[in-house]
Amino acid sequence: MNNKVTNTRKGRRFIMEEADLKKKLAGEKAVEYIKDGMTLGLGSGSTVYWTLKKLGELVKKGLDIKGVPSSLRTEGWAQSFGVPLTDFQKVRQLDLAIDGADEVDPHFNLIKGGGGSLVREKIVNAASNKVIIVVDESKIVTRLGKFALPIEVVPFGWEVTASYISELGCKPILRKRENQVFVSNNGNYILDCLFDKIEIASELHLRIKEVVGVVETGLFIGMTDMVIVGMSSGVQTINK
Ligand SMILES: O=C(CO)[C@H](O)[C@H](O)COP(=O)(O)O
Repeated sequence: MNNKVTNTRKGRRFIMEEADLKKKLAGEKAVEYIKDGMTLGLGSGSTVYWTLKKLGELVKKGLDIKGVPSSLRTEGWAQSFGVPLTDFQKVRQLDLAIDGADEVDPHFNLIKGGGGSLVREKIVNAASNKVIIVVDESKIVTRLGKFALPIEVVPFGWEVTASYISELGCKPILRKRENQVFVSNNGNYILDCLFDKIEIASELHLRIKEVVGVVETGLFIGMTDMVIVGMSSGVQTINK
């Protein structure tokens, strides 16, 4: 794979880095699993961006699908690419969700929430018959936990919530962007928690969920059916 290629976005030429190329490979590959008539879960992040873009091209050629977006950003991208949207007032069950991840372990357990959309992503993925995760190869790990685990908490008393979470073996950092506290699409805060070690992800998830003030954790356990990995050498599809 070339290290850098030029591409156009919004009419401007820009250099695409190798990491972006890998994301593009994985994101675009996922549309091969979309069939006419499907209701989709539309995940979040820069890898899913490529899925949405490709999906928009197929919709223009006549593919009949609808998608439930998992973030306001995804909603905006989908609209700009002409991907028809729906919501959980109209549908309860989704055929297929395509989403990104921050880490993927050998058991297909994930850390998600780097973009702060973990709650909506988890609701969307849980409502889907099948979940495909699209990542570049840097996201594949032997053990979860190098990436600080995002935990969404209600703003009221977040300091107390953080101190309970710290007792589980981490130092929670309140997420900020440009010196402002980051607020999720649900109006909540995110604590980024680097654990000394994540031994059993499912147990840690349950222990964190017991803490009052916690809305959801970025641990996605047993939800993924397929992982599509963009690599220097091409794209690899791994089935569970
Ligand atoms: O969980 C997410 C957002 O909450 C994203 O899916 C995750 O952060 C991966 O993003 P990217 O594809 O940009 O690396």
